[in-house]
Amino acid sequence: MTATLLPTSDADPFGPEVLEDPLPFHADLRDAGPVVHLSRYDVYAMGRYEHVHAALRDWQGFQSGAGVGLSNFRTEPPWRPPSLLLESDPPRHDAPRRVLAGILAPRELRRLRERWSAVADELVDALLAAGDEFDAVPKLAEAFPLRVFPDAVGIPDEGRENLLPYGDFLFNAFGPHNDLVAAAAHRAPELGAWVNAQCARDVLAPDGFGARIWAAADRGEITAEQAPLVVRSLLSAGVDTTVQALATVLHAFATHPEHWRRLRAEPQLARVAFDEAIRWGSPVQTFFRTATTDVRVGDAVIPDGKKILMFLASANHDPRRWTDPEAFDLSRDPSGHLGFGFGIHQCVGQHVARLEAECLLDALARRVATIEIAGPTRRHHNNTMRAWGSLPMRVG
Ligand code: HEM
Ligand SMILES: O=C(O)c1ccc(-n2ccnc2)cc1
Repeated sequence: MTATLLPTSDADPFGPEVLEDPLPFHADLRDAGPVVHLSRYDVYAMGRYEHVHAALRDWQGFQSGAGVGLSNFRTEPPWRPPSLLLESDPPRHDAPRRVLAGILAPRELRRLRERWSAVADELVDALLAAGDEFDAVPKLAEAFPLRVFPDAVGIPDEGRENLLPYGDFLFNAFGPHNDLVAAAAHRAPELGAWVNAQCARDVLAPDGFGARIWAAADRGEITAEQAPLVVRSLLSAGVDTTVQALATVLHAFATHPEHWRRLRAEPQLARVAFDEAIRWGSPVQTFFRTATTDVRVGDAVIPDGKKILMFLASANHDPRRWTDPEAFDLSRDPSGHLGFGFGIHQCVGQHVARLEAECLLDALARRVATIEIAGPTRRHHNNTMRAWGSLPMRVG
C-alpha cells in the first residue's frame, strides 16, 4: 500500500478571516481527509465527526496533560498552574472530576432553579420596561450568567467585572500568541491574581459551589492544595462559555421566527433547542490534544508529541453525521453533538449551562411573542470561542 502523503495546508484557523466565518475552512478541512497538517503551527487538524469523536474517546492516545491549547507543556512552561480537570490525564484527573461532577450534578442544581428563574423573570421584566429594542449580548447573554453564577460559586461582589476579561484571555491563550493574546497579555497577571484570590476558603460563601469543593477536601476526596484549583476551574469555565452559549441560542431564535413561535407553544422544547444551538453554533470551537505515541488516524500517522487540533464545530456540521447540518432545526435530535466534548473530559458544567438557558428562554418566551435582529450584528473574535460582540434585538 503506498503511503499517502498527509494533506497539508498553510491556512491560519486563528486568523481574522477564519474567526469571522469558520464554515468554509471547516468544509475544506473535512473534504481534505481525516487529518490535515497545518504547516503554519506544525499541528494536525481533524474536522470530521468520526475522527474527532474517536480522539476525544481515546484519552490515552490523545492526552490532555500536555495542555489543551497550542502550547506543549512537555517543552513550554504553562502560563498558569495547569487545570486539574481540563489539563490533566487519569489518575490525576479522576478525583477532582468526581468531586466537581457531584457538586454540579442535575439533582444538586434543582435547589437553584427557583432562584435562577426568578432572577431571569426580574431581568427580562426590567429590560422590557425600558423598551423593545436592546443589545442582547450585554443585556441578556452577559447580564444573566453574571447575576446567577458568581453567587452560586459564592465569591464576593467585589471585582466580578474581572470574570469576563479573565475568561476571554484564557480562551485566547489556548491559541497561538497572536494579536488577540498580545492585546490582553498586560492584564493577565492582575486578572489571574484576582481569580486565584477568590478560590481561598475564607472568601467563599458557606453554601456555594466553592465551599462544597473545600468540604470535599475536608472529607479527603481531594487535597487542600487541590481545592483552590478546582474552584479556579469553575471561575475559568463558568461565565464566558455560558454567555456565548446564551448569545448563540438567542441569535438562533431571532433568525428563525417559526422556531420561536414553536417554543412559545411548547416550552419544554427549550432544553433540546439549547443543545441544537450548541451543535449549530458551537461556542467552544476547538481544543487540542497531544499524541502520546505515533498515533495512526485513517492511513496517516501523527508523530508522538505532536499537537492535534480537534475542530468540534466542524464535527458538529459534518454531513457524514448530520442531515442538513447548517440548519438550526428544532425537530432534530442533537444528542451526540460534540459541543460539550465527549468522553472523560466531557463538560462537567453542561447542566449549569442548560439550567441557565432554560430559565432565561422561559422568562423571555412567556413575555414576548416575537424576537428579531434589529440592526448590524458584530462578532467578537477569540481563538477558541465563537462569540457575539453585539446582537441588536427587537421584541414584540
Ligand atoms: C454552554 C457552555 C459550555 C460549553 C459549550 C462548554 C464546552 C466544554 C467542552 C467542549 C469541554 C471539553 C474540553 C476538552 O475535552 O478538553 C468542556 C469541559 C469542561 N467544562 Fe465546559 N462548557 C460550557 C460551560 C461550562 C460551565 C458553565 C462550566 C462550569 C460551571 C464548565 C466547566 C467545565 C470543566 C471544569 C471542564 C473540564 C472537564 C474535565 O476535564 O473533566 N463548562 N466544556
Ligand atoms: O480548569 C479550567 O481552568 C477550565 C476548565 C474548563 C474550561 N472550559 C472550557 C469549556 N468549558 C469549560 C475552561 C477552563
